[in-house]
Order: sequence, then C-alpha cells, then structure tokens
Amino acid sequence: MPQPIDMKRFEQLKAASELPSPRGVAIAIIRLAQSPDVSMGELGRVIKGDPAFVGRLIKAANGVVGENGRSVVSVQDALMVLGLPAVRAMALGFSLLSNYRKGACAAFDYARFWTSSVLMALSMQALARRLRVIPADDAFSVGLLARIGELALATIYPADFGLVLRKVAASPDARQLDLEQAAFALTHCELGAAMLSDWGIPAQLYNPVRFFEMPEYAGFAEGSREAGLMQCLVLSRAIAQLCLAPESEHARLIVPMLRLSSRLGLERGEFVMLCERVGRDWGEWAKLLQLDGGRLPTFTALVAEEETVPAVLAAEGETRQGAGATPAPLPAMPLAGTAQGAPADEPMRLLVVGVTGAERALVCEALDPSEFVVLEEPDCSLAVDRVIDLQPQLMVLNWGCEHCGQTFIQALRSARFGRSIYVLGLLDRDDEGLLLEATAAGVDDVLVRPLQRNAVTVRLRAGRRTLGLQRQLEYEREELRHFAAELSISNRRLAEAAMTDPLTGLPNRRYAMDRMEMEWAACKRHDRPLSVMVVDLDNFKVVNDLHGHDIGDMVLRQLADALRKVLRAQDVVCRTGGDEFLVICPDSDLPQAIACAERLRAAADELRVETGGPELDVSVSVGVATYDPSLTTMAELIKLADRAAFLAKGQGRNRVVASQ
Ligand SMILES: Nc1nc2c(ncn2[C@@H]2O[C@H](COP(=O)(O)OP(=O)(O)OP(=O)(O)O)[C@@H](O)[C@H]2O)c(=O)[nH]1
Repeated sequence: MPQPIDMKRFEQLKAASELPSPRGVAIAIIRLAQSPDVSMGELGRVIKGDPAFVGRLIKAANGVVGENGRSVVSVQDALMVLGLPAVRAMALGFSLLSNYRKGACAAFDYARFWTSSVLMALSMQALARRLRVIPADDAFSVGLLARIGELALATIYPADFGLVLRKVAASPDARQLDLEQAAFALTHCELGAAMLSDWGIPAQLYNPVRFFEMPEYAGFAEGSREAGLMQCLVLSRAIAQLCLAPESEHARLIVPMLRLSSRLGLERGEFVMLCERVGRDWGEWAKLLQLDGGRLPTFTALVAEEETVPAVLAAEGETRQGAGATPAPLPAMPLAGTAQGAPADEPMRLLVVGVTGAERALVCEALDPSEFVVLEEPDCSLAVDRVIDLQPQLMVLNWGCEHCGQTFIQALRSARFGRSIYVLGLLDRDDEGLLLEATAAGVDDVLVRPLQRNAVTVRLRAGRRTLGLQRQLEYEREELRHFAAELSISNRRLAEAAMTDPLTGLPNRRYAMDRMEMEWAACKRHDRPLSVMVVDLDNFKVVNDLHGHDIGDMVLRQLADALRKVLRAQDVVCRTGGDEFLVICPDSDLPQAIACAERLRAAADELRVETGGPELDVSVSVGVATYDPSLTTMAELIKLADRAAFLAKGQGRNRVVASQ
C-alpha cells in the first residue's frame, strides 16, 4: 500500500514555489469565490477580465445544463448554474492548462496530458449527469485535475521523472507508481490528492482521485459515494486512453471499458451514446482550449466490432502479430438489418478448410454466388489463422483431421465470434458414432463423403437461414436496447421538466419542497444555520388588470431574472405560487439572510420591466425567517417567513421584515 504523502515535505515543495499553481486573474477568481458573501455581480466583473475563461465557463455551464436545458449565454447565468465551488475549481484547472502547456520534462507529453485530462473531464461530466454520483460541474473539475500529480512531478523533477517515464515505456510490466515511489518517495496520486486538498477541494472528491489508479488499496465502502466516484474516474480514464490510443489498440481496450461501464449499471447502448456525446463535446472544447482536436474513434462502430471479434481468437491474433505474420483483417461485418443491408440480401462469407480437388470444385458448384463468397484454406493447420483474418460466417471443415477436430471447435466456440459461426463438418463416412462426436463437440451439421452436390446446397441453405434468423434476433435486441436508453433519457427529461416552472425557468414548488427537506435535514444534522425568504410581488393584480396577463407574464419573467442575478451562489430561488417566490439560503444566519433579502428587494425596486410599450416599475415584499431549535418542522419555518412577508405588506410593501 503506498504511503500517504509526508505533509512536511509537501509544505516544503509548496514553499519553494515548485508546484504548479494558478496565475493571473484565476487567483483573484479563486480568492473571491472563496468568500461566502461575494455577490455574483462582483465575481462576474472579475471573471470578465479574462475573456478566455469567460468562454470556457459558459461552455462548462452548458455542459452541466445538458442538451435539453435552457442554454447559458452570460457569465451571470453560468455562475448561477455552476455555483462558487465549481467556478473556483474551473478557474484553477483552466489556469493550469493555460500556463503549463510546455515544460522542462522532455519525456512528458504535455499536450497529450491536457488532451487526456479534458477528455477525462468531459467523460466525468457525462457520467455524473447520468449516474448522479456527484454534481456534473464538480465532476468536470475532478476529471480535469485528476492527474495533476503527474504534471507536478514533471515540473518539480523534470529529469528524474523523465527517467521514470522512459523506464515505463521500455518495460510495460513496470508499474509507474512503484518507480515513482522508489525515485521520489511519493507517487503522483498522493501528490495530486495533496494539491487538491490544499486548493480547498473537499475530501470526498480528492480521496477518490488519490486511489483511482490503484483502486485495490482504496477500501471505500461498497456503494458509497467515494467508491462510485472512484469507479467513474477509472472509467473516464479508460475512455480517455481509448480515445488517444492507436487504432490497433482499440479492440484490446474496449473490452475492459465495457465491463467497467456495465459494472456502473450503464446499459451498453446508453454507454455508447454517452461516449459519442463526449466525442462531440471534445471537438468544441479542443477548439476553445487550443488543443489538438484530432478525430476520436466512433464508439458505435467500435462496440459493434467488439461484439464480433472473439477474445480468445483475438488473443491468438495478437501473438501472431508479434511474429509478424498477420495479413490485415477484413473489416467487421455489418449488423443484420442495419443501413448497410439486411443479411438475407448479402452474400455470406463461407470458409472452406482442408477440402481440395474434386470435392472443392463440387462445393463451389453447389452454391449460389449471390448467396456465398467462398474463401479457402487448403492447409488445415492454418484454420485458426484464417478464421481470425477472414471472419467467416460459415465454415466447411474436414472433420477428424489433426487440426480440425474437437480442440479446434472448442476454441472456436469459447470465443464470442466463433460461437456464431455455422460449421459444417465433412465426415469420411456415414457413421453414427462420428456424427454424434462431431455434433457433441459443437459442429452444427455434417456432410458425408462421397459428397453429393444437392446435399451440399441443402445444408448450406439451412445454415444461411439459421444465421439470418440469428442476426435478425440480434438486431431486434439491439433495437430494444436503444429504445430502452432513449426511454430512460426521456424519463429523465420529464423528471427535470416536472421540477421546473415553465414561465420563468426557475425551479418550481415541487423542487422547492424537495430541496427544503434536504436543507432542513442537513441543518439539523450538522447544526448549520438555515434561512428562508418568501418574496411576494406587490400589487401584481393591478398590473394584470391594467395591462393584461401577457404583460403580467413579462413582469414575472424579468423579475425572476433580476432576483437570480443578485443571489449568492449557495442560495436557490424557486417560484412557489402565482406571484410568490421562495428563496432557500443554506448556511445563512438571520443577519446574512436579511442582507441578502435587502439585495433582492433593491433589485426588484430598480427593475424597469420592458414590455415593448411603457416600462413598468415593480416592488416586492420580503419575509425572512431563520431556523431555531424550537421549530420542529420545515413547514413551520416557511410559515414564519410567509407571516413576515404578510407583515411587510401590512407595513406598506416594498420592504423586508424578519420574523422574530
Ligand atoms: N400574469 C400572470 N398573473 C398571474 C399568474 N399567476 C397568478 N397571477 C396573478 O397574480 C395576482 C396575485 O394577486 P394577489 O394575490 O391579489 O396579490 P397582489 O395583487 O400582488 O397584491 P399584494 O400581494 O397584496 O401586494 C392575481 O391577479 C393572479 O391572477 C401568472 O402566471 N401570470
């Protein structure tokens, strides 16, 4: 088990300014975002000082909202969507990316490091959106910074870390972490986690970072958030690795990746869509971050191939490749019923092994060339090689010869691709014992010497028909998987819609009550303050009566935007009634909540509602209440705020009243 980092040593490295650290505007953003009282306006102004960061922040916020949400176009909206902790972490990540594109460690590929980190960030974001292990914005930053320890080692020890990397490249069995431990008495995992901790990233996020490259040592409780996050990191790393690997490596990498994704409960079609989404996002991010945005593999095709390339035979293929004897494999077969053509219309690949002379001629005559393409290998000892190279759908083989007997069939049937090949065994004589032996071993049907042309035609047609049905079933199963994935996405969209007020885009009453329950529980459990406000438009009925409902709607929409803009990041404003809003302020005592309520009141007061005609003035009355131990339910707390809002109305409106 690797030792945790010696904190004295870490402090020394920090003091010597050797560790990668953010620079420029990012430092101001990080500092400001740390202050609980910072207003969104103030933070927004500082962020605008770094136009590159503005673009990245808005892009990240749109990633969090997802393809179905209202798109984010302004810094203010991005801040609302992301919240302060995520903005801090992003300022950090992007600043490092901008300032550490090059460095002194010649063996460390800085560009590849950042490309892989951004791919991890996008994969983490996509996984978090689906699995809800952590918020998608946190996931992005964790992914981006997960391997920061490597950059740190390359920065502090360029020569020695270069040596470690060269050793790993020279002997793939060497574990990088062991070599790091030996060379520096620390590993990049430990160092990275210590840096994240030092930057204020919470422990539930940096602990999984510490262990995701050696999950066997993690010891997180099964089903815990940390275990889930760690698995997401492992999978994100696998996605990034596959994206950057040469094509020849894809088949090897896809299998463990699919296994990981299914362990996380991702259905295959859904996972493929998720990866395709990462690919689409990657193109845009690469441009934005000026990274080399080479084309990523198409996951749909890769997974389809994986379903046809056998693990066992592929492994044998690798060995042969090592010997330098493998011709290039044929492209994988299209799936039945796909755009490439239904199987019934396509000629199928028939491999004839060890059948020569007159028998070979008879087989060729017996089949219709529009139904079969004949591939031949006269030498039975090369049967395995040809199966891998040519990927036939049917085979005729000389049953009982040294290379085409039980061992061969068993190897064939133990591989996924081999399992579905329709095999006709050619028997020397009509012998029941032989027939039983061949079919028990895994042969589908037999032909008996002397060969009869019609018998060959009939057997091959039966094989073709069986394969056609089999492929049709596969296609239908695939369609069902896609359908299930789409259904689950629609369900999630519906769930989101059910929590949103369509007029203002704010969370609705249902969301407000769910969220209140969460905050109420957290406040009681951790003894943290919690305040709520009821914000009620003044004399709204008059607006409706005088100007009509449509103008009334405009008032509600513009007021909602104005309230959202002046809120602090941790607060949530929800539309809970016609002209009533509930603001939930976690971690806020009464004076803090009153200050915030006053900001909301002033924002409404300053708002001039544009209607296309005359501008309208509005005001709100705000009631504030704070949790105290005498309250036993959250409904009581909301009621107190409601009563305070009522008092504010009674005292002349456009004011804040706090419940005592
Ligand atoms: N345009 C519009 N009006 C709405 C909507 N929902 C509720 N209302 C109107 O909001 C008004 C609320 O009026 P009241 O409850 O009397 O309150 P008020 O006029 O704001 O008066 P005070 O709260 O006492 O200041 C009613 O006229 C409702 O018809 C909506 O979605 N759009």
